[in-house]
Amino acid sequence: MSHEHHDCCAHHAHHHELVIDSLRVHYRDTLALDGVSFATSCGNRVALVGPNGAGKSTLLKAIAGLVPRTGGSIRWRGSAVKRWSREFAYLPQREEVDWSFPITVRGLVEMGRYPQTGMFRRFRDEDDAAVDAALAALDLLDLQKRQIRELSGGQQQRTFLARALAQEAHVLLLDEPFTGLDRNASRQLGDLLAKLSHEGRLVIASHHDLATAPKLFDEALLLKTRPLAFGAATEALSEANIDRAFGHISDHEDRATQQPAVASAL
Ligand SMILES: Nc1ncnc2c1ncn2[C@@H]1O[C@H](COP(=O)(O)OP(=O)(O)OP(=O)(O)O)[C@@H](O)[C@H]1O
Repeated sequence: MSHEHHDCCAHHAHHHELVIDSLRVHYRDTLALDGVSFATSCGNRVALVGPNGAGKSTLLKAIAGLVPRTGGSIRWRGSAVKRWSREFAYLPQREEVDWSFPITVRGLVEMGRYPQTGMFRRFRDEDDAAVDAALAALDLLDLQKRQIRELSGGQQQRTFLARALAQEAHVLLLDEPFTGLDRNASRQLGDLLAKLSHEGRLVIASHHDLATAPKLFDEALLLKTRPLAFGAATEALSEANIDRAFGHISDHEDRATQQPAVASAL
């Protein structure tokens, strides 16, 4: 199994590895996603952009196999994605995590090995080595004994990314990873996502800040229940497309003071 990790992407550069076709997701009577189709490959960073309730989190969870589809298909490297698999790591929004849960940084990163070891099997040397490598990659070795409630926001994000690395996930599904980070932590996370994608992982993240999206991501999917645009981030996030997603600003309001990114963050 582990050889796949090193194979990932390099030999498949000309194929789209993640192919989403006509995806539809309902929550009881709410249509959260409809007709979502796009395809992308490892080595890319894809931003999911759209107003509140557009379905960004739902799309991340659907790709991770955490919410059921009501239509369409998700294929990863030629096979249908039906339920959660080790190759996908989903990082929840920070407010969805119970940070008071008593677990150390190392303990959380070790959870990334459970799919391999089973919860009750002893860790082998290779599991410890994978955890050490993930902690080192995210500069968390000095913090490994710390409780997760004692971390800053940026350190919390890094701990979850380390868990994804320990899991040997190929696809990182991140729910608003930049929210709440200061400038330095944002820059550090931006560099890290660039590095992870250059190593051949596929990064897909919901992102609220329209100003930084083209710099932090290669591609963007503009979403409002249905896909409005998909492609290179600068093109998908053109002003005309943004207007379609976030709604036109009334003539009576001062355009210059209306920032869609700000409005959607409120
Ligand atoms: N567990 C749920 N049960 C019922 N409806 C839900 C559930 N989760 C999300 N929804 C609804 O599905 C739609 C899409 O929600 P989703 O959280 O995916 O949007 P989002 O783009 O991530 O929004 P935000 O920017 O506010 O985080 C919304 O109408 C939301 O109210």
